[in-house]
Amino acid sequence: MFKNVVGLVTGGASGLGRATVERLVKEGGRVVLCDLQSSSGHEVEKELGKNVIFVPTDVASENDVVNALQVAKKEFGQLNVAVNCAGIGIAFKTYNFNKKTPHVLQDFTKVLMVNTVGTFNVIRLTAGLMGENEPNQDGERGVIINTASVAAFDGQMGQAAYSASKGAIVSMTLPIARDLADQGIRVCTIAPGLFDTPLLSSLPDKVRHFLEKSIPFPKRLGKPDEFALLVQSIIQNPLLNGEVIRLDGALRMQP
Ligand SMILES: NC(=O)C1=CN([C@@H]2O[C@H](COP(=O)(O)OP(=O)(O)OC[C@H]3O[C@@H](n4cnc5c(N)ncnc54)[C@H](O)[C@@H]3O)[C@@H](O)[C@H]2O)C=CC1
Ligand SMILES: C[C@]12CCC(=O)C=C1CC[C@@H]1[C@@H]2[C@@H](O)C[C@@]2(C)[C@H]1CC[C@]2(O)C(=O)C=O
Repeated sequence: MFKNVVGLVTGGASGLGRATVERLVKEGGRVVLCDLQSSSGHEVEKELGKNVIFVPTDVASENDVVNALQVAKKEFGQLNVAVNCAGIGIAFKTYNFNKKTPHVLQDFTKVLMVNTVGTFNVIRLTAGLMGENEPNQDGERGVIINTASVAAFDGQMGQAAYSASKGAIVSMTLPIARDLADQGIRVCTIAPGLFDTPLLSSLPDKVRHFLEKSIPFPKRLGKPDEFALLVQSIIQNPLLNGEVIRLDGALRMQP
């Protein structure tokens, strides 16, 4: 299915990103896996074989992303798909009235730096390399897929930074799709609900059951491969562009 597809997946060493790398490779694609040096990138690379190259990358660094793109070009000859999964979260209220302390400003900017600036950094640099591709019969040169969150729409208490960072990804999807349309590069964003990744699997069973019960249907955490399956569908469907798709079993987060 993805025999001639070369993908770049950020946050590819864990959770939703890792599932995406696995699916692209299973379908015949080759992948540059971008994640932090401290991640499990080397282990994943070893496990998945020669069609995956791990390139230690901080998504917020111009040099790191340029380097990852050079590896894609040198080793695989091109880049057709970029999937932005790298992300971090924190939980602090805007003002802690017990401790009489405001949200630390650097914590807020750090989350925006990784989630929003990092995503945009990858998009802007990737677009240049994709623009070099020969267009297919539909005039398409590439597909870029971002990861927001349902917290972009119904952010909970303590999620000002996280929701702002993901809301920005939602908001920039359409203008970037418009910016890149003339080159035949599509841009979509997935807004996941609650997925069974290391973040949630470390929660006590009681909390996980509570979270599962809050989802209308199916009443369970999403499987990372269900995220990867939507990535695959977006790549395959040439009409999907400029769209944000919630993947959440109809979940609406409570305050
Ligand atoms: N798991 C869930 O329920 C949901 C996750 N999301 C979003 O999906 C994305 C993936 O989440 P998970 O797989 O659950 O998380 P995860 O923590 O399992 O994976 C995130 C990966 O991003 C990497 N990363 C962090 N900062 C980075 C940086 N500066 N540069 C490069 N890589 C960096 C981490 O090393 C890690 O491998 C995140 O953007 C998250 O906000 C959104 C909604 C729900
Ligand atoms: C904060 C939550 C929900 C309450 C709880 O007991 C434990 C949690 C830790 C993981 C959080 C939970 C929820 O806010 C949704 C997110 C933020 C989750 C981590 C990823 C998450 O599913 C997401 O990004 C949703 O948009």
